[in-house]
Amino acid sequence: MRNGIIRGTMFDDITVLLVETGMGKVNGAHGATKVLLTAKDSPPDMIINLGIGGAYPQMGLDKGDVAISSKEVYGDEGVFTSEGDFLGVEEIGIPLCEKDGRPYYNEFLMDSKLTEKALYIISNNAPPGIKVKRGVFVTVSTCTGANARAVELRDRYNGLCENMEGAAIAHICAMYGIPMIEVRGISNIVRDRDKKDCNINLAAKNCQEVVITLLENLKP
Ligand SMILES: O=C(O)c1cccc(C(=O)CC[C@H]2O[C@@H](n3cnc4c(=O)[nH]cnc43)[C@H](O)[C@@H]2O)c1
Repeated sequence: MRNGIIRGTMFDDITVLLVETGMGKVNGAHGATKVLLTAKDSPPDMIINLGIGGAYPQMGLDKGDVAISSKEVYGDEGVFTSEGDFLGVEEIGIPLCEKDGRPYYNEFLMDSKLTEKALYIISNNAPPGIKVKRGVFVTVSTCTGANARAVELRDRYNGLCENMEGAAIAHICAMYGIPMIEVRGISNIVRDRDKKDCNINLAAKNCQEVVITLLENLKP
């Protein structure tokens, strides 16, 4: 390991830079930036963000299932008013970043062709019994530990699951024009907090397994 990055070759001919980012948006963005700095002479074909996440209730995912992002949303970047309304940064009128004249606010779309391919590969190779769904990922600073807030975020964004890094990594990818895929194993259902009701090992294991299959099958 050099500079917190493992460089390796998989399936004979794919060069992989593996970064363990740590938790949260700053660590996520720092991890993506480290990849870009390490690979500065030859930008990566893509960044794959993998990890665990909490599935919003009644979205069809259980612990151990796998979610693929169609879009990343910063779920709590904005203003909370005295009337109890949340206003995203577009309503404030200040983009989070701009690329080629295009402003980005709370949302970062994934490359649809790449995620379509990822969905196809992962769905067709996932271990038996594991459901695979694509949908909107919500990035939060505070893990949601209350039913009412889970339903609020799910309904505001049509969210499939939440995490704490994805939008920040998508933000860096958008700024540098790097395609991104995000895959997460579901460790918990987002609801009233119950620490015992979380299976991090299963979620991480399943996510790792499907991402290895993805790498193997993404080869040109
Ligand atoms: O203490 C708790 O109740 C609790 C509940 C869920 C997750 C945590 C974590 O500290 C894990 C944060 C870590 O994992 C991702 N993650 C997993 N589940 C969720 C979630 O429900 N909401 C947000 N993030 C989640 C996240 O990306 C972090 O890397 C603690």
